[in-house]
Formats: sequence, structure tokens, C-alpha cells
Amino acid sequence: MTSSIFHRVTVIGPGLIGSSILRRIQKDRSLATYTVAYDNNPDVCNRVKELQIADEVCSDPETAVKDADCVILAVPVGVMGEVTKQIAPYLQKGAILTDTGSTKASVIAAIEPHLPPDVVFVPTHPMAGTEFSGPDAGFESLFENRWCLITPTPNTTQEAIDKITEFWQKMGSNTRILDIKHHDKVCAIVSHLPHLIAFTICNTADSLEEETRSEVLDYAASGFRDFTRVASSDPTMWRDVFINNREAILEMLARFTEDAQAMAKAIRWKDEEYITETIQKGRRIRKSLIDNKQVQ
Ligand SMILES: NC(=O)c1ccc[n+]([C@@H]2O[C@H](COP(=O)([O-])OP(=O)(O)OC[C@H]3O[C@@H](n4cnc5c(N)ncnc54)[C@H](O)[C@@H]3O)[C@@H](O)[C@H]2O)c1
Ligand SMILES: O=C(O)C(=O)C[C@]1(C(=O)O)C=C[C@@H](O)C=C1
Repeated sequence: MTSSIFHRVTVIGPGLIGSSILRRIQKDRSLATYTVAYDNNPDVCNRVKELQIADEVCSDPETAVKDADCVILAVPVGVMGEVTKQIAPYLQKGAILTDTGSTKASVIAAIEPHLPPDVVFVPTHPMAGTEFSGPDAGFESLFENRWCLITPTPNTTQEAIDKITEFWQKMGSNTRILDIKHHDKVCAIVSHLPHLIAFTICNTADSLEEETRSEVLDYAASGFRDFTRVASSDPTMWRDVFINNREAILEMLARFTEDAQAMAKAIRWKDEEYITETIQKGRRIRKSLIDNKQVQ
């Protein structure tokens, strides 16, 4: 019999990400022998029971984390600190606490003050997701061929990093260790700014329709439709991401605004060379993502 990486994994917040982790463990028991789920929304707990994706569903966080050798926080980034405070006195000595939050500096700052000295925290961020949320949205192959970024703190032990690395690699992910601030900057440009732009462009189109009483949205072409997929993402999750990575997002937004202004100038002065080169850069980026198998 092969042994599992963890004996008892507790997922707090079994929504899109948490339920995908549970589903993957159910398929591959070398990840964990036993799984426990807890959510502060009783409807989510009931749904996880109906879906039968966890071995046990707890109605309180204290029982959920007791005896777990790994606790995974998959809640919105704005409540990571408060949840850690709630569970901290009940964490098992030697347990690993990890999270899946989309921002890292703020999550680490929120969690660390509540961390018991004999618990190791390994901050992680699976770069995989969809516009859907909740336990029905998850699926076991979500993390396959996706990056999982690991951003250790000075207190994270090498042993814990190795275990979490093995865990995510068995989930099908490629792993990379990243500096915390660097992570937040990179994610601001590749994930947070695109969402900000998608939400904003939908709002602009909507208010234009109201102002002109026209049918702007009826004729939405596929370019706009692609933005609406991203813009249909969860409001709580994204409100928290924007507020918790504000410095990096505002910096990337300022740079984007400068580049958009440069494009506006090129269009005004019919600078064909600048316009063509900008479009070609976009095409090259798309091609490199396809070559790296990050786009189907
Ligand atoms: N959606 C994505 O594409 C994606 C990708 C990577 C990482 N993440 C990150 O992973 C985390 C989870 O995202 P998700 O998309 O799975 O969200 P989700 O909304 O699908 O699930 C979050 C769950 O947390 C629960 N929750 C909220 N507050 C709680 C609390 N105080 N105590 C217990 N449970 C609570 C909610 O009821 C919900 O079931 C977030 O931090 C997010 O930033 C999301
Ligand atoms: O695929 C999507 O729709 C996502 O929004 C996933 C996505 C992203 O922007 O790529 C969203 C947030 C994350 O923290 C990681 C991944």
C-alpha cells in the first residue's frame, strides 16, 4: 500500500477552487487519506454533502481543523485573516496551513499574526480558474497543466514547501517558487488588470446603451462577448482582490493607461507603423501562450 502525502486534509471554503481540490483527492488517494470540508454558508455545506466530494462535512470550523495535518484556506482573500484567527487555537501541532488566495502579500500579512508557533504556513496560488464559483463549478482536472505559484515567507520550512510542492504536482500542476511582491506584480498584469478592464468595458457599454437608448448590447460582437465571460466572475472574490492588491494594480493600470494613450495618439495621427507593431505584439503573445499549452 502506498502512503499518502497527508492523512487528513481540511478544505475551508469548498467553492470553485476548494471543491476542485476535494474532487482531485477523491480521484487520487495518494494526495490524502481523508478529507474534511467546512463552509460558513450552510447551503454550501449541504451541497458538498449531496455531491459526496468530501469524506466529512463539518458545521463548525473548530471540529473541521482538529486532527488535520493540512488545512487549505480557499475563501475570499478579504476573510483569510479572520478565518485563521477562528481556527488557530484548534490547529494540530506540526500541521501545515496553506491558502489558494489570488493575492499574496496581503494574505500573508493577515494570516501571520494569528499563526500558532508550531504550525507552518505555505502560501500558494493556483493559476487556474473559471468565471464560475461555488461547489458545483469545481472539477478534478482544473489544475492540470496550470501553474501553482508558491510564495514562502521567511518562516516557511523547506520540509513544508516540499510537501506542498509534491501535493500540487500530483494535482497536475507545474509549480514555481516566487518572491511575494513579485507574485503580486505579475498577477496584477496577467490576471487582475484584465478583470478590471473586463468589468469596466461592460459598464461603459451598459451606460452608453442607457444614455443613447440604443441597442449597443444587442449587437455585441465576439470581441465584446469574450470580455463578458471574464466580467461574469464573482463580485466578492474580485472586490477583495482589487482592494488587497491595490498598489500593484494601480501601478499596472497607470502603465496601461499610458500605453492606451499612446495608441490613441497613433490612431489620431494615422501612425500606421505604431498601430501595426502594437497589434503584432498582441498576436505574438497569443501564439506563445498556445505554444506553451496555456490556451486550448
Ligand atoms: N476563481 C478563480 O478563478 C480563482 C483562481 C485561483 C485562486 N482563487 C482564489 O481562491 C479563493 C477561492 O476562490 P473561489 O473562486 O473558489 O471562490 P468561491 O466563491 O467559489 O468559494 C469560496 C467559498 O468560501 C466560502 N466562505 C466565504 N467566507 C467564509 C468564511 N468566513 N468562512 C468559511 N467559508 C467562507 C464561501 O461561502 C464560498 O463557498 C479566493 O481566495 C480566490 O482569490 C480563485
Ligand atoms: O480563467 C479564468 O476565468 C480566471 O479568471 C482564472 C484566473 C485568471 O485570471 O487567470 C483568476 C484568478 C486567479 O487568481 C487565477 C486565475
